[in-house]
Amino acid sequence: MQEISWGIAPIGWRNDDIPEIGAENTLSHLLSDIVVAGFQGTEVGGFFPEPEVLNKELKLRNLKIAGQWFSSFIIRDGIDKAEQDFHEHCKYLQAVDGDVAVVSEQTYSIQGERYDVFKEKPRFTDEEWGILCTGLNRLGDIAGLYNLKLVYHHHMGTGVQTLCEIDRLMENTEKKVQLLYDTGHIYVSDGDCMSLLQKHIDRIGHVHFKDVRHSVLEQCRKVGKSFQESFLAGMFTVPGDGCIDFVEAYHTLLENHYKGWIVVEAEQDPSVAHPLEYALIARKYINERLLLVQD
Ligand SMILES: O=C1C[C@@H](O)[C@H](O)[C@@H](O)C1=O
Ligand SMILES: [Co+2]
Repeated sequence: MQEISWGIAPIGWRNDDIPEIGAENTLSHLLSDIVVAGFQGTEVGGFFPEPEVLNKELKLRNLKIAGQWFSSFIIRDGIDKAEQDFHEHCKYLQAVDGDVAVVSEQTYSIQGERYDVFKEKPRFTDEEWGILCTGLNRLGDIAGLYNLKLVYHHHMGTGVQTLCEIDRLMENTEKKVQLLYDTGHIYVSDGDCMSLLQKHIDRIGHVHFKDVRHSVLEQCRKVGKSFQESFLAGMFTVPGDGCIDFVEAYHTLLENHYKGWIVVEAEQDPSVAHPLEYALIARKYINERLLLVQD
């Protein structure tokens, strides 16, 4: 793998958490838009087909799969059940030649619920933290069997959201549990995305570049919107269109010899934010501000 591969997630076209939005966007449409926008790959969306069909569509466009989201319920269902489900997940990822298994613990998550995501996030007990970290170490071993990296996705509205919670997760898991650094989630949670990057740079195995519209964030916080209401209101956008300084984050990754994917990921309502238009905005920003490519 080259040092850094650039991808864009299907979430701007279709959203697994709200399947009705963007339902008209087919796999061919999405993949062809990704080629037009000049990205090298994507992540697996919930509507993606079986490996043989997907592999053919990817090959025709010279695209690659970076990884796929896995909702773990280690605390709710126990480690053995999570292991069984994770094996299936890894088999699929291996069959589509993916690199990372993106894990997010969804026990008590409110990311799909109508609660105020700014005030009502869950918190794990000490006992639950112990179960979660033990379970993640076990899933890390399983990922290794399939030649995959397990990367943990900190997420708004979950028990692993703030920098303090991420610190605890990193301290109590082994190196086989790496971290997915999502700029948008940590910015919305803590108002800063550099502290996490600097603190855990050695454990970062995957990156989501998600930008935030600060004024929309503040409005959503003020009225106590849920996670879904917030992104439908336009809280997230592509890099270069919001308030995050990706130059600083990108240089920190380079200075620390980060190798792997950087995936642009901006959930918006595709009927409001044209997915290809926003993919092109992201690519232009990456070329001009991060890669310093001249037209
Ligand atoms: O990586 C992600 C996957 C989505 O399912 C999630 O809700 C989104 O916010 C995200 O960052
Ligand atoms: Co993400």
